[in-house]
Amino acid sequence: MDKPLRDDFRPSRNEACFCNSGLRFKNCCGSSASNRQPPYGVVVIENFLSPDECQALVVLAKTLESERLTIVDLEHTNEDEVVRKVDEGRVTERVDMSAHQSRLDQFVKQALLEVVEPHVKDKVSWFEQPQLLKYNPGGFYLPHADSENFDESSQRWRKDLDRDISLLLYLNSDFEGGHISFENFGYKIKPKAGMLIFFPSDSRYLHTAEAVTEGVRYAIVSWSSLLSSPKVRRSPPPDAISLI
Ligand SMILES: O=C(O)CCC(=O)C(=O)O
Ligand SMILES: [Fe+2]
Repeated sequence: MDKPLRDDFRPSRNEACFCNSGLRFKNCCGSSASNRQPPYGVVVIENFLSPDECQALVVLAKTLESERLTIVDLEHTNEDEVVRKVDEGRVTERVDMSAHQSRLDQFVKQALLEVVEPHVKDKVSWFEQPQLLKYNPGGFYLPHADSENFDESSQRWRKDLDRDISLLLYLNSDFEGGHISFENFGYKIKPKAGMLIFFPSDSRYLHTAEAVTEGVRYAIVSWSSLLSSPKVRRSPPPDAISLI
């Protein structure tokens, strides 16, 4: 299967902004003004979830088990055994929502149908099973792209996963630190309870969940594949939820 490659996105401050506004990058998506808008492609919607909906999920999450997220350890995985390891770039727990998964699925589906599809003018083929993330004090996620990995040999980004849109629903505000930042645009925002954020999953939109310094930060995350985008894998992830 074709795995498209993308050049590293390094706009210079003086060049024409990639969003075709006609402005320079430094005065547009790369602005350093304190009252700037999110860069092109990043959509922030406050109060998408009501305070009651957020509160109910946080109260529930506090009664449930959570475990540190791990990744597949390719060095030690063989045909008989898949070995997982903690990811040094990510100190995040996942709340075990198994008995309540449909509540997360509903919220994400609603966001995709009501907001994301009209915005991107496309249909979502499927979305990956939403996860409820929990960042304790000290928790973070270093800069990463959700769909692409940097290929050292070609010095370009390779699309490895069929993710086009990354979506976050934030459930609480009572923590310190924990901004989400988009390094290529010098843009960061403090999540608030009820806030919906979505953006393209590719490496232009490299992002970081900055360390939480006080309190606990809760977020729902899911990734969607759009109908019009060519697929790089043979099939959707096994837990994906189809929308077509
Ligand atoms: O927690 C966040 O704000 C971002 C999480 C994230 O980027 C991810 O799970 O891929
Ligand atoms: Fe991410």
